[in-house]
Amino acid sequence: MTGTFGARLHAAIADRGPLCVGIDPHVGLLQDAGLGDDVAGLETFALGAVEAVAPYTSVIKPQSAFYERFGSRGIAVLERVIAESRAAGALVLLDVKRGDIGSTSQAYADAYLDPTSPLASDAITVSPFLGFGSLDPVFDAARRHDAGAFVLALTSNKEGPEVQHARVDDGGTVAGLMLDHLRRLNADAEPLGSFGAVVGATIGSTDEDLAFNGPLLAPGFGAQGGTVDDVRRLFGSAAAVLPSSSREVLRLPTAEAMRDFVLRTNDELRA
Ligand SMILES: O=C(O)c1cc(=O)[nH]c(=O)n1[C@@H]1O[C@H](COP(=O)(O)O)[C@@H](O)[C@H]1O
Repeated sequence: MTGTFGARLHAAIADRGPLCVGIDPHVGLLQDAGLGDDVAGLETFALGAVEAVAPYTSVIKPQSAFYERFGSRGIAVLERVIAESRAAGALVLLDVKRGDIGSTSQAYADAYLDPTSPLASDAITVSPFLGFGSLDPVFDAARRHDAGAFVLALTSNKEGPEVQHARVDDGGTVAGLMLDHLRRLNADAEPLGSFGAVVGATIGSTDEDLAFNGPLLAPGFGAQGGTVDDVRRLFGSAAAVLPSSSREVLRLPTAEAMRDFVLRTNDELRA
């Protein structure tokens, strides 16, 4: 696939459907699968899940922490998860939620978005708590390498509103300010911008304007309670929505069950 991340994502959703599958090898999932809480268990579980779902899924989202906890050998597994997901035709959104002063954001951009890096991915998740502009090196690298970034805006966890609903100078919210910045970044992109927002499928309702020309990642779909109806109700006006589910898929007992879940859920989301 060629073109900007937004264009590739647009094509992938049209081809395979919008469901994003998280490859998050929780210790409990390894245990339930009869595997050890060690690198061998991690590798068997994570690569098995990739093999089961990546050929049918538009976006695969490995959460880095589940690999980092095994040190360099866990990161080596993450490298294979990224490579094998892409080889199966999926886009990889590496969930690392990074954010720092600009000069360090540049190093994160080099680590995850430069195609010569061993962890190079199609897109990453970023946290704007140091100010939206501190992420400019990530956005610049994304433009240079046809990659993307998803900025946390209205997260799926119950603690998020303390920060995200706080009021800023113009009377809007922090989340609204992040969405405005993203609207500006994606303004002239066709058919879809490469800079997304994270808006949980669990937030119930929102007064924020979710209509912008970039993708929305909607985690919390499944295990955290978000449903197909929530996605329809919350995101009716959005350009492209990626409901994202990790545990609900990964706890299924067989590769066939995981694959069928992905195909069925994509049908429901498209209906
Ligand atoms: O950026 C994310 O992916 C994310 C943002 C958010 O607001 N909430 C959220 O749950 N996530 C991630 O989405 C995944 C949710 O996993 P499940 O609850 O098992 O589907 C985890 O990898 C979380 O770290």
